[in-house]
Amino acid sequence: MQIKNNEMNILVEALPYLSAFKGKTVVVKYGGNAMLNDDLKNKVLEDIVFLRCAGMRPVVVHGGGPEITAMLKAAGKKSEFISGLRVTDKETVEIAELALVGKTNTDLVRRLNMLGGKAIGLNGKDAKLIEARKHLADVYENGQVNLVDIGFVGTVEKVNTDLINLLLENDYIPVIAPTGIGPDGETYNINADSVAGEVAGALKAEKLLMLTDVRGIYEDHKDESTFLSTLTFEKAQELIVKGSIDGGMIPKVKACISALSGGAVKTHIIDGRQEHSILQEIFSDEGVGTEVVRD
Ligand SMILES: Nc1ncnc2c1ncn2[C@@H]1O[C@H](COP(=O)(O)OP(=O)(O)O)[C@@H](O)[C@H]1O
Ligand SMILES: CC(=O)N[C@@H](CCC(=O)OP(=O)(O)O)C(=O)O
Repeated sequence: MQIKNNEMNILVEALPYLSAFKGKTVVVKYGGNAMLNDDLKNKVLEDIVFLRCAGMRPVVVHGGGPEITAMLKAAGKKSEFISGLRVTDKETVEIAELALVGKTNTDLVRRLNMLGGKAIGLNGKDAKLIEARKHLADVYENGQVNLVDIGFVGTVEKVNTDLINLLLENDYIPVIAPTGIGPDGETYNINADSVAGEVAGALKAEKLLMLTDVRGIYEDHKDESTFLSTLTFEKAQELIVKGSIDGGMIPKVKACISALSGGAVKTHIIDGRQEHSILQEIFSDEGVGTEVVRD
């Protein structure tokens, strides 16, 4: 392959961004519906390998909700969600771990390595990477909030960043499955968006990029003309209470808020269905998607 003369400009135009982002940590949350198509999957992973080759420090946190649902179905189990979180009994947490760690994580690692990256798979139990405790779901009823036990679902207590930093310093791409280890060694199933937010905050990442299956946040998500290129904490809270941001978008917005509160510099919700959206976000002044910013 040869880069044509008229394409050289693109490389030169990227120069200021390459130099600004060299050595910077970029956490990419990849999952859900943006991960279902194989061709698109490779495009997303190419972008991640590109970042590493350009001297950035990408870290991948992945989901795999649809994969867990499919494996549960094959085992004759129904999936039930409360406040966007999977109700996770003992058998479900075992199947979720098989899907996330055994299937999705190894598949992403294999693909990244075939594309020239040095990817290494991790989950919350590796060197106690993600210490977790039981999470109780918030359920709103008649204006009151009730806390509901949904089984082996965890909240991140602590991210042990030493292992991640050790790998980044040695040019590896850490690929993290969203499981956690409890104080008694129990396994927790954790929402991947929350893990990404906590990891980005703990690493003080330059950017958290949350890939999803829409352009970004809409003030009214039935009306594309209400797309928001920036969203403050205050506005996010208002839209969540009003119900304009709902379902799977809530943990994404909350992850951005927790990342910024933890020390991450910038957070963006971008369209994972659009080819090379990661590169477009990093290598342009305008960016793509919705940036979540402090008030
Ligand atoms: N205000 C909003 N703006 C955009 N999307 C929203 C909004 N509120 C809810 N959504 C929904 O959130 C979905 C993304 O969440 P989810 O399906 O869990 O993501 P993923 O599968 O990418 O992890 C979108 O497809 C959209 O239907
Ligand atoms: C507690 C909880 O709900 N955990 C999620 C973990 C996977 C996930 O978050 O995957 P996506 O990013 O693909 O949605 C689940 O069981 O589906």
